[in-house]
Amino acid sequence: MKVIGLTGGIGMGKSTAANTFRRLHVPVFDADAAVHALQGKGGRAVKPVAQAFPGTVRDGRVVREALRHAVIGNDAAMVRLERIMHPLVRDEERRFLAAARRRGERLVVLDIPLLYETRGEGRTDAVVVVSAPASMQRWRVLRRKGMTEARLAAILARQMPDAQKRRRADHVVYSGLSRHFAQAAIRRLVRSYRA
Ligand SMILES: CC(C)(COP(=O)(O)OP(=O)(O)OC[C@H]1O[C@@H](n2cnc3c(N)ncnc32)[C@H](O)[C@@H]1O)[C@@H](O)C(=O)NCCC(=O)NCCS
Ligand SMILES: Nc1ncnc2c1ncn2[C@@H]1O[C@H](COP(=O)(O)OP(=O)(O)OP(=O)(O)O)[C@@H](O)[C@H]1O
Repeated sequence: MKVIGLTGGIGMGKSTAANTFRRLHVPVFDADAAVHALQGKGGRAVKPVAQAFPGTVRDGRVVREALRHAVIGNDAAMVRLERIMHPLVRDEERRFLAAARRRGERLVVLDIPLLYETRGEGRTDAVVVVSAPASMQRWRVLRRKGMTEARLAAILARQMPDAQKRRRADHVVYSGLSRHFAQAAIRRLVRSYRA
Protein backbone atom coordinates (compact mmCIF):
# COMPACT_ATOMS: atom_id res chain seq x y z
CA MET A 1 0.00 0.00 0.00
CA LYS A 2 1.36 3.43 -0.97
CA VAL A 3 0.94 6.27 1.55
CA ILE A 4 0.90 9.85 0.28
CA GLY A 5 1.35 12.65 2.82
CA LEU A 6 -0.68 15.79 2.06
CA THR A 7 0.35 19.02 3.74
CA GLY A 8 0.56 22.77 3.37
CA GLY A 9 0.27 25.93 5.44
CA ILE A 10 -3.02 27.25 6.78
CA GLY A 11 -5.42 28.20 3.97
CA MET A 12 -3.22 26.81 1.20
CA GLY A 13 -5.96 24.46 -0.04
CA LYS A 14 -5.23 21.19 1.75
CA SER A 15 -8.83 20.31 2.51
CA THR A 16 -9.88 21.08 -1.05
CA ALA A 17 -7.08 18.84 -2.37
CA ALA A 18 -8.08 16.12 0.11
CA ASN A 19 -11.62 16.22 -1.28
CA THR A 20 -10.27 15.73 -4.79
CA PHE A 21 -8.43 12.59 -3.63
CA ARG A 22 -11.65 11.35 -2.00
CA ARG A 23 -13.60 11.87 -5.20
CA LEU A 24 -11.03 9.64 -6.92
CA HIS A 25 -11.83 6.99 -4.26
CA VAL A 26 -8.57 7.41 -2.37
CA PRO A 27 -9.22 7.06 1.39
CA VAL A 28 -8.02 10.15 3.29
CA PHE A 29 -7.04 10.44 6.95
CA ASP A 30 -7.82 14.01 8.06
CA ALA A 31 -5.70 15.00 11.09
CA ASP A 32 -7.69 18.22 11.75
CA ALA A 33 -10.92 16.19 11.80
CA ALA A 34 -9.29 13.68 14.17
CA VAL A 35 -8.39 16.58 16.50
CA HIS A 36 -12.02 17.77 16.40
CA ALA A 37 -13.39 14.28 17.14
CA LEU A 38 -10.91 13.68 19.97
CA GLN A 39 -11.94 17.02 21.54
CA GLY A 40 -15.65 16.38 20.95
CA LYS A 41 -18.18 14.64 23.22
CA GLY A 42 -16.74 11.33 24.46
CA GLY A 43 -13.39 12.05 22.78
CA ARG A 44 -10.21 10.84 24.43
CA ALA A 45 -8.66 14.33 24.58
CA VAL A 46 -11.46 15.85 26.68
CA LYS A 47 -10.12 14.78 30.08
CA PRO A 48 -6.45 15.67 29.56
CA VAL A 49 -7.42 19.03 27.99
CA ALA A 50 -9.72 19.83 30.93
CA GLN A 51 -6.85 19.11 33.32
CA ALA A 52 -4.26 21.15 31.42
CA PHE A 53 -6.56 24.05 30.49
CA PRO A 54 -9.19 24.57 33.20
CA GLY A 55 -12.39 26.19 31.95
CA THR A 56 -12.07 25.01 28.33
CA VAL A 57 -14.40 22.00 28.68
CA ARG A 58 -18.18 22.26 28.95
CA ASP A 59 -20.85 19.51 28.68
CA GLY A 60 -18.20 16.86 28.09
CA ARG A 61 -16.61 18.55 25.11
CA VAL A 62 -13.81 21.01 24.49
CA VAL A 63 -15.06 24.52 23.69
CA ARG A 64 -12.72 25.32 20.82
CA GLU A 65 -13.00 29.10 21.07
CA ALA A 66 -11.92 28.85 24.71
CA LEU A 67 -9.04 26.52 23.86
CA ARG A 68 -7.99 28.80 21.01
CA HIS A 69 -7.82 31.75 23.43
CA ALA A 70 -5.76 29.67 25.84
CA VAL A 71 -3.12 28.57 23.31
CA ILE A 72 -2.86 30.86 20.29
CA GLY A 73 -0.02 33.31 20.78
CA ASN A 74 1.17 31.44 23.89
CA ASP A 75 3.93 29.07 22.79
CA ALA A 76 4.27 27.17 26.07
CA ALA A 77 0.52 26.50 26.14
CA MET A 78 0.49 25.41 22.49
CA VAL A 79 3.35 22.98 23.16
CA ARG A 80 1.42 21.57 26.11
CA LEU A 81 -1.66 21.10 23.91
CA GLU A 82 0.39 19.48 21.14
CA ARG A 83 1.88 17.03 23.64
CA ILE A 84 -1.65 15.95 24.50
CA MET A 85 -3.03 15.89 20.96
CA HIS A 86 -0.24 14.51 18.78
CA PRO A 87 0.05 11.02 20.35
CA LEU A 88 -3.75 10.65 20.22
CA VAL A 89 -3.84 11.72 16.56
CA ARG A 90 -1.02 9.23 15.80
CA ASP A 91 -3.13 6.48 17.36
CA GLU A 92 -6.06 7.36 15.10
CA GLU A 93 -3.74 7.40 12.09
CA ARG A 94 -2.46 3.91 12.96
CA ARG A 95 -6.02 2.64 13.14
CA PHE A 96 -6.84 4.22 9.78
CA LEU A 97 -3.77 2.63 8.13
CA ALA A 98 -4.45 -0.80 9.65
CA ALA A 99 -8.05 -0.74 8.45
CA ALA A 100 -6.98 0.35 4.96
CA ARG A 101 -4.42 -2.49 4.79
CA ARG A 102 -7.07 -5.01 5.88
CA ARG A 103 -9.33 -3.79 3.08
CA GLY A 104 -6.49 -4.22 0.58
CA GLU A 105 -6.27 -0.54 -0.41
CA ARG A 106 -3.41 0.27 -2.77
CA LEU A 107 -3.22 4.00 -2.12
CA VAL A 108 -4.16 6.21 0.83
CA VAL A 109 -3.58 9.84 1.83
CA LEU A 110 -2.59 11.29 5.22
CA ASP A 111 -3.79 14.92 5.34
CA ILE A 112 -1.63 16.39 8.13
CA PRO A 113 -1.09 20.17 8.45
CA LEU A 114 2.02 19.72 10.61
CA LEU A 115 3.49 16.74 8.70
CA TYR A 116 7.00 18.19 8.32
CA GLU A 117 6.94 20.04 11.65
CA THR A 118 6.27 16.71 13.42
CA ARG A 119 8.73 14.78 11.20
CA GLY A 120 5.97 12.60 9.85
CA GLU A 121 7.27 12.33 6.30
CA GLY A 122 9.13 9.10 7.21
CA ARG A 123 5.74 7.39 7.50
CA THR A 124 4.88 8.24 3.89
CA ASP A 125 6.12 7.13 0.48
CA ALA A 126 5.82 10.64 -0.97
CA VAL A 127 4.69 14.08 0.15
CA VAL A 128 2.38 16.45 -1.73
CA VAL A 129 2.58 20.10 -0.64
CA VAL A 130 -0.34 22.36 -1.54
CA SER A 131 0.79 25.92 -2.14
CA ALA A 132 -0.38 29.34 -3.30
CA PRO A 133 1.11 32.83 -3.14
CA ALA A 134 1.34 34.24 0.41
CA SER A 135 -0.98 37.12 -0.50
CA MET A 136 -3.68 34.66 -1.56
CA GLN A 137 -3.18 32.59 1.59
CA ARG A 138 -3.69 35.72 3.72
CA TRP A 139 -6.79 36.73 1.83
CA ARG A 140 -8.33 33.25 2.12
CA VAL A 141 -7.66 32.95 5.83
CA LEU A 142 -8.53 36.50 6.89
CA ARG A 143 -12.02 36.33 5.43
CA ARG A 144 -12.85 33.39 7.74
CA LYS A 145 -15.12 34.18 10.64
CA GLY A 146 -13.24 35.01 13.84
CA MET A 147 -9.84 35.21 12.14
CA THR A 148 -7.58 38.16 12.87
CA GLU A 149 -4.14 39.33 11.71
CA ALA A 150 -2.74 38.45 15.13
CA ARG A 151 -4.16 34.92 15.09
CA LEU A 152 -2.88 34.31 11.60
CA ALA A 153 0.59 35.59 12.52
CA ALA A 154 0.69 33.34 15.60
CA ILE A 155 -0.27 30.28 13.56
CA LEU A 156 2.18 31.05 10.76
CA ALA A 157 4.96 31.49 13.31
CA ARG A 158 4.45 27.85 14.33
CA GLN A 159 4.44 26.48 10.78
CA MET A 160 7.44 25.74 8.56
CA PRO A 161 7.70 28.44 5.86
CA ASP A 162 5.98 27.52 2.60
CA ALA A 163 9.20 27.79 0.54
CA GLN A 164 10.89 25.26 2.78
CA LYS A 165 7.94 22.87 2.49
CA ARG A 166 8.00 23.18 -1.30
CA ARG A 167 11.73 22.42 -1.37
CA ARG A 168 11.20 19.23 0.62
CA ALA A 169 8.12 18.09 -1.30
CA ASP A 170 8.05 15.26 -3.80
CA HIS A 171 5.18 17.05 -5.57
CA VAL A 172 3.79 20.58 -5.32
CA VAL A 173 0.13 21.20 -6.19
CA TYR A 174 -0.58 24.88 -6.89
CA SER A 175 -3.98 25.96 -5.63
CA GLY A 176 -3.49 29.59 -6.68
CA LEU A 177 -4.51 29.21 -10.31
CA SER A 178 -7.80 27.45 -10.86
CA ARG A 179 -9.61 24.58 -9.24
CA HIS A 180 -9.45 22.73 -12.52
CA PHE A 181 -5.65 23.02 -12.68
CA ALA A 182 -5.19 21.65 -9.15
CA GLN A 183 -7.65 18.83 -9.74
CA ALA A 184 -5.91 17.78 -12.96
CA ALA A 185 -2.54 17.69 -11.16
CA ILE A 186 -4.00 15.46 -8.44
CA ARG A 187 -5.65 13.18 -11.00
CA ARG A 188 -2.26 12.69 -12.70
CA LEU A 189 -0.62 11.91 -9.34
CA VAL A 190 -3.24 9.32 -8.42
CA ARG A 191 -2.92 7.67 -11.80
CA SER A 192 0.87 7.37 -11.49
CA TYR A 193 0.80 6.08 -7.88
CA ARG A 194 -1.88 3.53 -8.72
CA ALA A 195 0.04 2.21 -11.73
C1 LIG B 1 -5.39 25.35 18.27
C2 LIG B 1 -6.80 24.81 18.02
C3 LIG B 1 -7.58 24.72 19.32
C4 LIG B 1 -7.51 25.80 17.06
O1 LIG B 1 -8.74 25.29 16.64
P1 LIG B 1 -9.50 25.92 15.37
O2 LIG B 1 -10.85 25.27 15.30
O3 LIG B 1 -9.44 27.40 15.49
O4 LIG B 1 -8.64 25.56 14.10
P2 LIG B 1 -8.43 24.16 13.30
O5 LIG B 1 -8.21 23.05 14.27
O6 LIG B 1 -9.51 23.98 12.31
O7 LIG B 1 -7.03 24.40 12.57
C5 LIG B 1 -6.93 25.23 11.42
C6 LIG B 1 -5.50 25.27 10.96
O8 LIG B 1 -4.66 25.86 11.96
C7 LIG B 1 -3.37 25.32 11.87
N1 LIG B 1 -2.97 24.72 13.18
C8 LIG B 1 -3.73 24.01 14.07
N2 LIG B 1 -3.02 23.62 15.13
C9 LIG B 1 -1.76 24.09 14.91
C10 LIG B 1 -0.56 24.04 15.64
N3 LIG B 1 -0.48 23.39 16.82
N4 LIG B 1 0.54 24.64 15.10
C11 LIG B 1 0.49 25.28 13.91
N5 LIG B 1 -0.63 25.37 13.18
C12 LIG B 1 -1.73 24.80 13.68
C13 LIG B 1 -3.42 24.26 10.78
O9 LIG B 1 -3.02 24.82 9.55
C14 LIG B 1 -4.88 23.91 10.70
O10 LIG B 1 -5.23 23.37 9.47
C15 LIG B 1 -6.74 23.41 17.36
O11 LIG B 1 -6.22 23.50 16.08
C16 LIG B 1 -5.89 22.40 18.14
O12 LIG B 1 -6.34 21.76 19.05
N6 LIG B 1 -4.59 22.27 17.74
C17 LIG B 1 -3.64 21.43 18.42
C18 LIG B 1 -3.48 20.10 17.72
C19 LIG B 1 -2.64 20.22 16.47
O13 LIG B 1 -1.44 20.38 16.54
N7 LIG B 1 -3.31 20.15 15.31
C20 LIG B 1 -2.66 20.19 14.03
C21 LIG B 1 -2.88 18.97 13.24
S1 LIG B 1 -2.21 17.47 13.97
N1 LIG C 1 -7.35 25.07 -6.49
C1 LIG C 1 -8.05 26.05 -5.93
N2 LIG C 1 -8.51 27.06 -6.70
C2 LIG C 1 -9.21 28.07 -6.15
N3 LIG C 1 -9.51 28.18 -4.83
C3 LIG C 1 -9.09 27.22 -4.01
C4 LIG C 1 -8.32 26.10 -4.51
N4 LIG C 1 -8.02 25.31 -3.45
C5 LIG C 1 -8.57 25.90 -2.35
N5 LIG C 1 -9.21 27.05 -2.68
C6 LIG C 1 -9.92 27.96 -1.72
O1 LIG C 1 -8.98 28.37 -0.74
C7 LIG C 1 -9.56 28.41 0.56
C8 LIG C 1 -8.77 27.55 1.53
O2 LIG C 1 -8.82 26.20 1.11
P1 LIG C 1 -8.87 24.97 2.14
O3 LIG C 1 -9.95 25.15 3.15
O4 LIG C 1 -8.85 23.75 1.32
O5 LIG C 1 -7.46 25.21 2.88
P2 LIG C 1 -6.72 24.39 3.99
O6 LIG C 1 -5.29 24.35 3.60
O7 LIG C 1 -7.38 23.10 4.25
O8 LIG C 1 -6.88 25.33 5.24
P3 LIG C 1 -6.63 25.00 6.82
O9 LIG C 1 -5.15 24.77 6.96
O10 LIG C 1 -7.06 26.21 7.52
O11 LIG C 1 -7.43 23.80 7.19
C9 LIG C 1 -11.00 27.93 0.39
O12 LIG C 1 -11.81 29.08 0.36
C10 LIG C 1 -11.01 27.22 -0.95
O13 LIG C 1 -12.27 27.35 -1.56
